[in-house]
Amino acid sequence: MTTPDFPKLSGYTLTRSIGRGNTSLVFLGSANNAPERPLAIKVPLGTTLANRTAAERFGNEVRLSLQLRHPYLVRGYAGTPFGPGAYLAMRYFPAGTLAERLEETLLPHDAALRVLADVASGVAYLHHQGAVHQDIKTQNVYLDDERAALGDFGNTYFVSAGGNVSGSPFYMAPEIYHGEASSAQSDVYSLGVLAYELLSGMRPHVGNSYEELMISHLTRFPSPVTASNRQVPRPLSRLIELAMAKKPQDRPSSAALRRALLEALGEEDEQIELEDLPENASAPAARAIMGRHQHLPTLPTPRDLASSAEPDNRPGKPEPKSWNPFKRKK
Ligand SMILES: Nc1ncnc2c1ncn2[C@@H]1O[C@H](COP(=O)(O)OP(=O)(O)OP(=O)(O)O)[C@@H](O)[C@H]1O
Repeated sequence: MTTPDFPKLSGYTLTRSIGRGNTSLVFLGSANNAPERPLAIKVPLGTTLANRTAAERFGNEVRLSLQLRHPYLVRGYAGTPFGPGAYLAMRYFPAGTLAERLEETLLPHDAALRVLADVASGVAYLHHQGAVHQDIKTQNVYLDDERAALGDFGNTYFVSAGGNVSGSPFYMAPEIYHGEASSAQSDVYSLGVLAYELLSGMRPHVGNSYEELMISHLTRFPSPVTASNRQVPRPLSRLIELAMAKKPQDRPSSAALRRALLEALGEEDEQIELEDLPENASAPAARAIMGRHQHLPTLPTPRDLASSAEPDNRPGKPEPKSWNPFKRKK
């Protein structure tokens, strides 16, 4: 039974509150016709719906969460982007966010590399689709069994369609502070900051105000990650340094960062060919090599949740034999 204080959402039961952001409330719940599958259900605040920009951002998150298919991007299962019944039902991450985890303890070295490789993998997939995330930070990385997925696509846009520039001051690239357009390379900068933070245990740029942070990002060069963590291989340390280059054109690609992180983990770079690209993706090529995804033609309903024969493709779970939407590149 739905608790009286909780929002009424037809087709779902909300069991408890698991989070509150600036624009939404998040509940643990399930679809009534698939009660065994826990879901994180995000419902916008009234103030979000009343504000056009905030409402559009929520709608953007719903649409992209349902559209993007990658094991290291938070997956949306069903939702309504706009209006009083707006919501997003998505994969539930019992371990919460990376930010919450870091409040308790630092990640051991290999766990940090694993989380970074997963996030870089999700970002490289986004970039290959022609999208820019714009808000890579510990608060938007979700954890499950030491694997990670990047979420919160409210500010994500496809380069072909354009979008408003945004970001979070600790992770924001110099060009954004300058008021210039964001790009995949500004995501790479944020990824570099995240990598530095996880591997060294320190933020590369700190400050007590927006201005102090801006000055640091624009003028200071943090010491290499290897200075505080000798376990980090030099080539990776150098790449992280380059990812935080002041000029976007001096930064490596997200795919190069992903490769270096996998190499540091002693793992082979899995070259996977994608056969179906999401409908609205402005992908530059018909084939990608970034990860697994599945085509999703329309917004699913709670009914679809119950009837869907979709496999559990959570990271670390073995793939069912009957489902193999990708081929390995020879
Ligand atoms: N899929 C999920 N699984 C588990 N917990 C989640 C999930 N999504 C969100 N949460 C929890 O809910 C909190 C609020 O979510 P989130 O930060 O996305 O809210 P928001 O209002 O959309 O964000 P913002 O403050 O950027 O507007 C998160 O910090 C996290 O603790």
